[in-house]
Amino acid sequence: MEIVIRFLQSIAPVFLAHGIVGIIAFCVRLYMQGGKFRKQTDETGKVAIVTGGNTGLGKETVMELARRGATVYMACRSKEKGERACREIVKETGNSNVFSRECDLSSLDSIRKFAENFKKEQRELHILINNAGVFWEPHRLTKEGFEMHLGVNHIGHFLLTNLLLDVLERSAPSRVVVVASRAHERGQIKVDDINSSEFYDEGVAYCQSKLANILFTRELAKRLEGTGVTVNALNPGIADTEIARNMIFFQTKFAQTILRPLLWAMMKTPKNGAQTTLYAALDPDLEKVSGQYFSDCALAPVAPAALDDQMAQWLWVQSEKWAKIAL
Ligand SMILES: NC(=O)C1=CN([C@@H]2O[C@H](COP(=O)(O)OP(=O)(O)OC[C@H]3O[C@@H](n4cnc5c(N)ncnc54)[C@H](OP(=O)(O)O)[C@@H]3O)[C@@H](O)[C@H]2O)C=CC1
Ligand SMILES: CC1=C(/C=C/C(C)=C/C=C/C(C)=C/C=O)C(C)(C)CCC1
Repeated sequence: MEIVIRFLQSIAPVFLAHGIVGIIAFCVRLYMQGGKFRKQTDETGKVAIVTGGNTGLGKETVMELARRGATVYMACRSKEKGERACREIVKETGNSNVFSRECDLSSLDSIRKFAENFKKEQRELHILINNAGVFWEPHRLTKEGFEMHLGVNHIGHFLLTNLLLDVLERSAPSRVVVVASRAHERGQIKVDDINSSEFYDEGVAYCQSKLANILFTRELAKRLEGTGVTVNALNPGIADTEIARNMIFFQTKFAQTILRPLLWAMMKTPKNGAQTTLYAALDPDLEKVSGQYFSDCALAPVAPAALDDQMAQWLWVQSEKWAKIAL
């Protein structure tokens, strides 16, 4: 008996230390989960599109829209991945009005085809969520030769949104939601080397594309004044999704077995990462709010570069040319 007591006494401090670390990690994680969109809304009769809806933040967004009764189109680059996620969402929510359609944002033709087919299927669109995104891509070009971050995160969504504006206006009040990032704060629009062909850095290219997301949001909001269509951008916070898949370091054993558990407490779950998107898309108090930026389900300031109206206009005019939008 004495031996048992001595043994327990010797391991007690280890357990205590682990317990304390565990409790601290748990509290940090709870704190890091950020703002939640708690309002109950009924979205029956509403039609939504979510780009990149097959995984990560997009999938959680589709799941919640479906739970609330909306008809949701997932615009996915992979037919197989899209259909698999769609079946899972239909099964989990019991909402059979969730559809997956092919849309590769790195191909202008694919985007045009998606928009054309969508318009054949639906007359209305109340919520467009520009969520899909690439991060830390090696230097690769889209089908039309744009640097991948700029091409997918900005130009692809620019074309998609413009092609759907007539339906959005017809369905007003309606909303466009742009999933941007705090990374925009480090962004710069390289007017003389927009495709980073002279100098390439994965992080710089991503930050440029996220700044473009916010400039696009603010310019579009101006252009849509009085139409009943609003457009807002947001920062989802750091969430544990597939976003870092291209980082070679992320795939190492060290990152997965040591860093990942260590940083676990600092990251949002995908479900919590989707809360600000849902807030921007659904909160009834935001019906007339446009051209803004949210973080943790609240208004947030943008970096000075994102307030440059001249740059926003320049980017818009160039994007029309890049996306081959007939004026
Ligand atoms: N997670 C985070 O910490 C943060 C995320 N964000 C932003 O949130 C958004 C969602 O990212 P997250 O869910 O984390 O990342 P994931 O990598 O988990 O999901 C990204 C989605 O975008 C899709 N996608 C990528 N390229 C294309 C393309 N060419 N055409 C169509 N769809 C495409 C992916 O499709 P597929 O599965 O086929 O590759 C996937 O569905 C992004 O815009 C990202 O920049 C911003 C800040 C932080
Ligand atoms: C690299 C890496 C991780 C993930 C990092 C992520 C998810 C970064 C996303 C950043 C984004 C997208 C910022 C701005 O938009 C883990 C999982 C902690 C494990 C250790 C290595």
